[in-house]
Amino acid sequence: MKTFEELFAELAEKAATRPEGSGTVAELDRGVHAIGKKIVEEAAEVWMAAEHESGERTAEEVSQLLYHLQVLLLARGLTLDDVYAHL
Ligand SMILES: N=c1c2ncn([C@@H]3O[C@H](COP(=O)(O)OP(=O)(O)OP(=O)(O)O)[C@@H](O)[C@H]3O)c2ncn1[C@@H]1O[C@H](COP(=O)(O)O)[C@@H](O)[C@H]1O
Repeated sequence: MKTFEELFAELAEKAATRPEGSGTVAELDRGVHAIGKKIVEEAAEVWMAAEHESGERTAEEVSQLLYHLQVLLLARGLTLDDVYAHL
């Protein structure tokens, strides 16, 4: 288990060090357009899970959406504080 902030720190480290086999590095290399499409896909999966599946499945899909949102922030050179400034 990890927190939202811990995941972002982990992904930022992956982006900086580019370890072999990292899905995050591969996704960053695909670029903002591809990451954006993934976010839309994951958002739809969140919606479908919330409407038709269990709470656990919904939470799992939300976690995946949050992951891809964090990857998009990194692709744009943004930090969590940039987002928190608007909350
Ligand atoms: N939390 C996640 C996470 N959530 C979702 N995903 C990826 O996002 C995709 C979503 O899964 P789906 O089953 O919906 O997608 P899919 O259509 O079956 O898969 P694709 O064909 O799209 O790859 C998968 O490719 C997952 O690998 C994640 N990939 C990585 N993490 C965490 O990110 C950290 C760094 O990971 P690496 O960069 O791979 O080392 C680790 O702590 C991981 O646990």
